[in-house]
Amino acid sequence: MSKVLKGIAASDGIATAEAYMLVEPDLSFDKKTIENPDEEIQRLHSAIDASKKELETIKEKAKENLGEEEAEVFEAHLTILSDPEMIGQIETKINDEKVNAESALKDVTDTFISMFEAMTDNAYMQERAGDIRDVTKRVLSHLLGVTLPSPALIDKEVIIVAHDLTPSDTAQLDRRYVKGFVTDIGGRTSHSAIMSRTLEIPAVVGSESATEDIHEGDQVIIDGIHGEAIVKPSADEVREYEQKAKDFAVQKAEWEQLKNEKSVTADGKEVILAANIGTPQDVEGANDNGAEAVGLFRSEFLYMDASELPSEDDQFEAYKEALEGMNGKQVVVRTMDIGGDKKLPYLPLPDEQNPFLGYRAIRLCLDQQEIFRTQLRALLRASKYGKLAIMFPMIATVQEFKDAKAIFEEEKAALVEKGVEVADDIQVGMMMEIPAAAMIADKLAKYADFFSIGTNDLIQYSMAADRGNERVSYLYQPTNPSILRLVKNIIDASHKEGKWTGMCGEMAGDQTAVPLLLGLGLDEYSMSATSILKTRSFIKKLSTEKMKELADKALDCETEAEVQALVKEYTK
Ligand SMILES: C=C(OP(=O)(O)O)C(=O)O
Ligand SMILES: [Mg+2]
Repeated sequence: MSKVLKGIAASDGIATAEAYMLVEPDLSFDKKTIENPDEEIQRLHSAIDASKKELETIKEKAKENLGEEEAEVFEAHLTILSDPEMIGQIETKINDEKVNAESALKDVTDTFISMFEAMTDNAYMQERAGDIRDVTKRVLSHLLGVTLPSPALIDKEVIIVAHDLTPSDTAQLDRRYVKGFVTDIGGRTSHSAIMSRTLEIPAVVGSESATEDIHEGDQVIIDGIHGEAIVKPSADEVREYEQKAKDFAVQKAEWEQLKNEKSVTADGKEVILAANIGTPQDVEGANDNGAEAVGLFRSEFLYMDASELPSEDDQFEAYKEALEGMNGKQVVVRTMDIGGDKKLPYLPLPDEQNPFLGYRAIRLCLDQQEIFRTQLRALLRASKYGKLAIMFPMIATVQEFKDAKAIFEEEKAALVEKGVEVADDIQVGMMMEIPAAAMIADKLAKYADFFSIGTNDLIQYSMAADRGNERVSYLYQPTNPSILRLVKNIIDASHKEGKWTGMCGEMAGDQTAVPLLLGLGLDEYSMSATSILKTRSFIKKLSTEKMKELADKALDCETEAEVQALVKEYTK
């Protein structure tokens, strides 16, 4: 009998393959007194040798599939396993204290980890602490006779099953083999879900029990359109989903026809459909999917993909590549939005109880200005290669915007003074993702050239409901009248000042929200590239006048359900 797991549809498409469990096995053990230390040391060395062999293979595979840089981390792990100092200490502990290898290994490595982690001003050492933790797990797995998952070794088509996927896990997945994924936790706007759309991998997140209900090697169908994972499907189900996959391919081919067309409503109103990207390589997907602009370049991915703060030159190259790749179409680069769930191993941040409400994004940039200034210089230098716009994330107050803009102007003036060519039409705008800012949009519109509404955060902060927590996902209501009112306030305020408003949160590509956004007068819709053509096809059928009527009524509704019913009625 098959089992159907329901979750959140995170990335369109249907895929069938065997399950690959990206789940950490149980590595717990008991501390034991042993009789024969030599035997125990022998066990330790066998486990270390097996770990080394495994790491060699993983390193080679990672090099082949993911590139030199991704493989470096495994080299670092091998170096740790050859460290005579650490191994010597483990042996001494076994000999002196007559404890089992597991316990000696863990005690010694824990000491090293605490020592390195205490060096809070040394990012390199902090990163080594993470490496030692990983290596310890590997050796322990061999001592305990269990298998650790190694995603870099995947060399056949699989569906990844995980409790959660961090952005860096997702970045390590090889698209040739990873056909889909399903996770226990996460929401449509968690970063793993966003990455799955960029990579065009069908995905279901927040299924709650995938790691319990699915076992290694089970056949799994991922229906990323409806948010379902079918475990051990029957022959009939396999056939049914093969047909659905075919239908989806036909539908996609139809949308493809619109690739080079403008985005125009049935009554002739033009809007911009743009793509969200994370790296310059994503520009190809944006163009392939008919993007008219890049509405959000999440520049922090450049930082997350590196092992140290990316230099001004490295960033310059990345921005230049994106600008050139878009051939004169606008590219809105958001200055780095580190913090919250986006961490950098080499930039230690304080431990906070509420990182999403903490030291992040523009707050960090205004505090650690050298990081911010470096990025701004790189952007300014790249500006002559295309049509650049810049926006600041997480602006809450007028003062923050003024401060950030002043730093931008200082860096611009300094470069011009030095004779560096800089475009003089760079628009400087801001993300609208904090309710406080949305409420004073009229004030901010006097300073910002444009707004881009970050609904992923705006909704979580307005509803006080974590965007990645499936337990409160019922509160995550993009089309709740409260959110629509904030959106209206922002759009109206910008238009009063002759400015424009875009939206780069996932709501911009949500088919139940688009009719409302059209009615509210949103100018630019920035979404995962794979949603663009579908949205263009949809917009062609809608009339702005009618959508205005819809929006007016929706603003006066009591509940999201009422709004949704109205949308259905108006888009029939
Ligand atoms: C686009 C947004 O930014 P991110 O998802 O990167 O937080 C948002 O908050 O809506
Ligand atoms: Mg955000």
